[in-house]
Amino acid sequence: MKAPVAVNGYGTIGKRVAEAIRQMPDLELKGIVKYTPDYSVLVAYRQGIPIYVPKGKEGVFEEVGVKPSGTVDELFGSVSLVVDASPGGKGAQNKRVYVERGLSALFEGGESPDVAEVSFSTLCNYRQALGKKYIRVVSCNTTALLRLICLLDRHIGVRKARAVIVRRASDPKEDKGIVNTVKLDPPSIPSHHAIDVKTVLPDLDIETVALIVPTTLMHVHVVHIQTKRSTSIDEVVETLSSTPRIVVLEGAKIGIDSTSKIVEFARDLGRKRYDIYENVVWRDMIKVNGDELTIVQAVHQEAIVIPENIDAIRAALRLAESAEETMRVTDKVLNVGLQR
Ligand SMILES: NC(=O)C1=CN([C@@H]2O[C@H](COP(=O)(O)OP(=O)(O)OC[C@H]3O[C@@H](n4cnc5c(N)ncnc54)[C@H](O)[C@@H]3O)[C@@H](O)[C@H]2O)C=CC1
Ligand SMILES: O=C(OP(=O)(O)O)[C@H](O)COP(=O)(O)O
Repeated sequence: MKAPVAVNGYGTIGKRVAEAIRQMPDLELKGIVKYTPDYSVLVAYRQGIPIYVPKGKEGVFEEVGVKPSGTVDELFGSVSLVVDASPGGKGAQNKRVYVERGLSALFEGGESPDVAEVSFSTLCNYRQALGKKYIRVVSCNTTALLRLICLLDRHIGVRKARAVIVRRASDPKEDKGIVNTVKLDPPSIPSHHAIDVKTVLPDLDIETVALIVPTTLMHVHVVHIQTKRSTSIDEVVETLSSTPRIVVLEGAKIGIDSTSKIVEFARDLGRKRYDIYENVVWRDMIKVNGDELTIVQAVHQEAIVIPENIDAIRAALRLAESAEETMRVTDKVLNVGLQR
């Protein structure tokens, strides 16, 4: 039997998580919650996704041609877990309902860490999340940093990490953002990313600085790591390539030297919405000097946390006992790492 799951908050992250759930052999998307009828609910309805709305709001949806499958109460009565992908801070408010109903819930990176029992990264602490009722999947930049750091730590050893995070200003669908400036985010050190990494790796020595630039496509990280022993570029590439969640691109050889070209590459490969689930590391931008390692990676903010959301559902519901077990399924179904 498939595990019944709902998605509450159908925006950038929620719609992608919902689509991924629908593809998984062990999960069933019972429905999504919508509060107001907009273009995204019309598309979801046409795709056959069951739409649940607050009691009394059915008529507003019917006016735009969407027949709800039932009320939010009915949906929550039929699932084991809710993925809460509402805007940052709203998940904590929604949690009251999940607690009252005894439902497990996933929260996203915009929530404060204390909303959940554990902050989650598949490659770092999958087992810690096993059977937990409330799990927070850390944000996009933190997910990418943690994948890199935990993998390098397991194979080579990480003494400390420093990162400059060049953040996209807004998502492509948004009509807001900066136009002609580079903004300190925040104007102090560390940015919230180091603090967030420490919710998963409390003992790590890490500092981060973040800047916002006028782009919507991807974030870019310049990461300096001191390893516990001397390493080499070949060993670093081999380590990073051991997971499909990180792709090492021979950028210079194939002419990919910008986020716009990565996006075009993903579009040419037929990735839906150009979603890039992987950390994209430039092979030519890896530099090693004894125990000093520099890596530059690009992060597609809209997509990178989707595999981790699926893994976190499996951890909460104990559908897979190890990171390897869940990743085998998630990565194959979502084609993470461009296996096919
Ligand atoms: N957009 C991004 O690049 C990433 C976002 N996140 C995190 O994911 C979460 C969701 O962010 P986005 O998908 O970008 O937001 P979004 O604004 O695109 O989508 C949020 C959706 O929730 C709905 N909503 C509003 N109030 C609600 C409530 N009280 N209960 C349920 N739904 C409600 C909105 O109508 C909207 O459809 C946040 O915690 C964010 O920090 C994490 C990684 C990347
Ligand atoms: O999780 C994200 O960024 P973060 O890792 O910098 O917190 C997403 O890109 C959301 O960022 P936003 O808070 O600018 O919408």
